[in-house]
Amino acid sequence: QDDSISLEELEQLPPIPAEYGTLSYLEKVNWLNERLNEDINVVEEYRLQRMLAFEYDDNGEPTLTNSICESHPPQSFDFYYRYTCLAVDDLSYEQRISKLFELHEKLLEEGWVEFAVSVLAEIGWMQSSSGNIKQAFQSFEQALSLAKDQRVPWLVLNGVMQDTATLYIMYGDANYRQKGMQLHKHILERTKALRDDNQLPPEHAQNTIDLTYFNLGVANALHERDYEKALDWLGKVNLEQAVQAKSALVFSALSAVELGKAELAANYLDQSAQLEDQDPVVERYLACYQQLVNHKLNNQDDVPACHNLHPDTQLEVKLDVYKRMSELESSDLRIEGHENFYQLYKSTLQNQLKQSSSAMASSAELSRLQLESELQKDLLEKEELLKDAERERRETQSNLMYAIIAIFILVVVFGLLQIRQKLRQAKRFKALSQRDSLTGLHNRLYFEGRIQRELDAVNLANREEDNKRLAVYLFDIDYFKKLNDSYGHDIGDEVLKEFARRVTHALREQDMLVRWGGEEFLVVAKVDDEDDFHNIAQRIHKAVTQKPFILPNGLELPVTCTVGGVICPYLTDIDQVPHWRTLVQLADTAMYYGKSQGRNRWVCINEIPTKEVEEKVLNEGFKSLDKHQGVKLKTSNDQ
Ligand SMILES: Nc1nc2c(ncn2[C@@H]2O[C@H](COP(=O)(O)OP(=O)(O)OP(=O)(O)O)[C@@H](O)[C@H]2O)c(=O)[nH]1
Repeated sequence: QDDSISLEELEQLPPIPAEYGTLSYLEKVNWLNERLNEDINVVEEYRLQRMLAFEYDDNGEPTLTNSICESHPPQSFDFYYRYTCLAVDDLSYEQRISKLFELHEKLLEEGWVEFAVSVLAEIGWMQSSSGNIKQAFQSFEQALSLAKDQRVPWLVLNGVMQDTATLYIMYGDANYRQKGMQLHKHILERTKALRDDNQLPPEHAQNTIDLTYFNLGVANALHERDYEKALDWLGKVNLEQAVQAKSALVFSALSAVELGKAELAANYLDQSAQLEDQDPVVERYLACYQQLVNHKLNNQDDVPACHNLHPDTQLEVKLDVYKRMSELESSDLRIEGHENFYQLYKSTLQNQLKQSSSAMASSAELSRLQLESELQKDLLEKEELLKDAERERRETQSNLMYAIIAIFILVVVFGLLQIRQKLRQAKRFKALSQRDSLTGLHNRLYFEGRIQRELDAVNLANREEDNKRLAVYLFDIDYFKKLNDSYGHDIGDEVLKEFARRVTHALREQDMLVRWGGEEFLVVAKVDDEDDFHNIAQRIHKAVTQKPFILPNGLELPVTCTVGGVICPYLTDIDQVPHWRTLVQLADTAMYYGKSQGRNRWVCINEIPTKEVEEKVLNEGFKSLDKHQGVKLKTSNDQ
């Protein structure tokens, strides 16, 4: 301020014509501009410009107001103009507060108490809106005591009391909330009394009364959560006239739904939908509350309007909305509520805690808020943990499924391996079961599994006139019992082993040698002719008898054996191949015949003339046969 113009100079100017007061806004602006275009001095210019600024300001034109404030800055004594210019100036929060304080001091100095109180209340409101609760309490309490001491007019005191009460309720602890509500009730009584005394215009009184009912309703709905009382107070708001009509209906719906009165809540909600609030910030948070009510009433999934409240939304509303969201069932909304609450606490409220906490009301509330916020943080963490746990559970489930699949595959694979193993084992057992453990030769089981195939091959060969024949030999060690008895069973075993080795070497690879049982052995061999047949018998016999057995203990034993053989086919009248049992039996008969003839020899049946003779041989052997009745035998002794 250059203070180039004095108050006196201004006061000496001719008065503004009375009809100016009757003009409309545009007419006033025109009138002022016309005067400004005339040839006028700087004092008059200043007076007209500040009047124009007031008009612009009254009609919500902050940019136009500000441009006048800049071209014609207020003189220091010009408090209203200073106040108006401060309001539209593009200042930081701190700058504005400090300028308002400066103005407040100046007003007090000059004895403008009413105005000083209003400016202090304005400071308090700004401080509270930006979260500087402790300072806001200071400003309001100072304003309140100043207003009471100085007996400022009711209108000013009323404004300060309303704001102070609201602040107590918004940020105070239980005691302060009660104090705030008492203040509201006091305002109510005083306003009614002044109205009844005709000291207040009825319309103004009604506005104040509606505002107070509303404030009491909100105090109970949002802060005390006493929804019965909230419904009572909100129900008194004049819905026809009050500017808070829509808010009152929405908060009534909220209170009703919280009380479980669904029908009443739906009714309030319907009514509120018919109205619109002038303030876009309020309109937006009311939409959020409507959705919160709907969420409870109709299980409406989301509350979209609550996700992005207007940035200028009052702190108390933001806090309340976030708290309500954090109490919803949907975990996403709950987490969002917790997060927003925590962020709000971090960004605005936490600073307050760092300031000194004297006996100010805010300290009690702030510690409550801090506690609440810490609780919320805990909750938030718990929710996160829950979500993590849920995620983990889902992962574990799928892992479990994979594990089950893996185990299933393993079981199947293991099962298959087991089966393979068993098959292999079975094969091994089979192989083992077809071997004689003492000599390592195949046993009778092996023979029985193979012989039919051999016979079939001979059968086929005969049909194709290939002249392939099969010889079967049965032979055993002579006087083996004696050997056992003389040298012991172990020596007997060694003899058997050596016997098996020798016979094996005497035979061809394709011949089948089996231990038939005890000290009896059997050979099946394919032969070309009778000579071949006899040769094999000879080779077996010779392998055993040609030199004595030398046993591991150095014992030398002469061992002999008797071999009986039969060639197949042996019947001259039919080509049919007999059963293997018949062949073995015939070989046995031949061997028995060899034994009876003195042992240590081989006897081969080359031919049997008829079936009958075969029958006889099988039943009675060769002894009873008169010259063998046509049976052709060949023995080693014949050579
Ligand atoms: N050491 C031993 N002896 C066996 C085995 N199997 C059978 N023997 C014996 O072999 C002997 C066979 O005796 P016999 O059937 O009378 O025949 P042998 O004394 O050889 O008389 P011939 O055959 O008529 O010359 C019996 O004493 C059996 O105990 C075996 O695996 N080991």
